[in-house]
Amino acid sequence: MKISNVRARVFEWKGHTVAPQAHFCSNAMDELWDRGDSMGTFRFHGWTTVEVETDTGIVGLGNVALAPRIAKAIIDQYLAPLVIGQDPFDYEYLWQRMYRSTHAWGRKGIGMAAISGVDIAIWDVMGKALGKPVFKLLGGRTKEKIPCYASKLYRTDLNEMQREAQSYLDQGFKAMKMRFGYGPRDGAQGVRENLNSVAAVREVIGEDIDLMLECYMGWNLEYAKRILPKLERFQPRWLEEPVIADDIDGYVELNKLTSIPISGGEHEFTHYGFRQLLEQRAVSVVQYDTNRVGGITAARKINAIAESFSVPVIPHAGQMHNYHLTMASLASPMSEFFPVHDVEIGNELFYYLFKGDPEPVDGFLDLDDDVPGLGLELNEQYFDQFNIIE
Ligand SMILES: O=C(O)[C@H](O)[C@H](O)[C@@H](O)CO
Ligand SMILES: [Mg+2]
Repeated sequence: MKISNVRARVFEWKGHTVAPQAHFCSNAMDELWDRGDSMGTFRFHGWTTVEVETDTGIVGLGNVALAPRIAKAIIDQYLAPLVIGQDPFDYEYLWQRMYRSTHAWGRKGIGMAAISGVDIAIWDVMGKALGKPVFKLLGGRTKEKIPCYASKLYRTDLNEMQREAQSYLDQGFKAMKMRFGYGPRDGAQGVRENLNSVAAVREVIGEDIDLMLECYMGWNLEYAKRILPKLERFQPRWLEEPVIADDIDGYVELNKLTSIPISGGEHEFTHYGFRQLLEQRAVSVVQYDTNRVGGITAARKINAIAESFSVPVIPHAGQMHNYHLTMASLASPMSEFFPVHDVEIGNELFYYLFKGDPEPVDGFLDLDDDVPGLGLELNEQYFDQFNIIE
């Protein structure tokens, strides 16, 4: 079997989107004076699909959610020529070929995200060729079902957040993640707003539901050191991305500061990046996204490293390319799940682009032992809601 073609397409959403709101989600842009729609650059309203075709008629499906048009250009110009004509089962060699040939500019960021999309498609090819789900190629079923947490609760009116939290309880979720809306530029009043929002959600869900707190790189070390002790009383399961991804020393200091585990990794790349985070005890939860970090080939190596450090892996986003790794690793106790399909931040686009993603039941997801590959197809039903770039 040889790879005969690689087809990268960009899907840009032109359907309804939820209008941005101020203080919706703290983020890395908040430190800058031009407040505006600070989350604007962190909306995923476009996606790149990657179809790896073989000379035996198999088509593997991968995806990239960052900088879609750039990802497509990288795949078309640099990565496709490296894998066409090759045996997809030589996936380690092909990963190294893509990684090393683009090493000058592609070892992190959009270069590695593009490699991830091709790699995910190659694993889909292998599963389909063998008639096995990808997780059976990675270690098999380590869980009867995958526990998942509802991940939304962006900062809105506190009553609205309480209604939303209650709706996740009603759906059977045993864990949920909320977002902060304030950071260093909002002073003591912003600290109070942040504390009030956590208190409001805790009031609804009680003490027996896991609550995770998302900062999305929107704070800095000084602010985080001030507010973390005030958050301990809410006993969050973790506090996520308090500082920018390059402030690894900041992560290390915060991860030791209080009883609150610090999580991160959705903006880190390759097993080399995670070795650094783990050796420095920078994070207590690893949260790579397989469509960014280096695909399944890199993610499985990170799972092994994390397991040796006894640090759990709970990938960013959920979605099928992550679920297979979570199912196949004892180091991965649960998945993230985006419970709402209205296109807001854009994480939800996955549901319009692909079909096959499992729906949670009572806070659990399951994968099918008998569906080969990733179990995803393109959802042509919504193609008219996208501007498609071939
Ligand atoms: O952890 C997450 O789900 C990500 O940080 C979100 O995708 C991001 O949009 C901020 O909520
Ligand atoms: Mg996050």
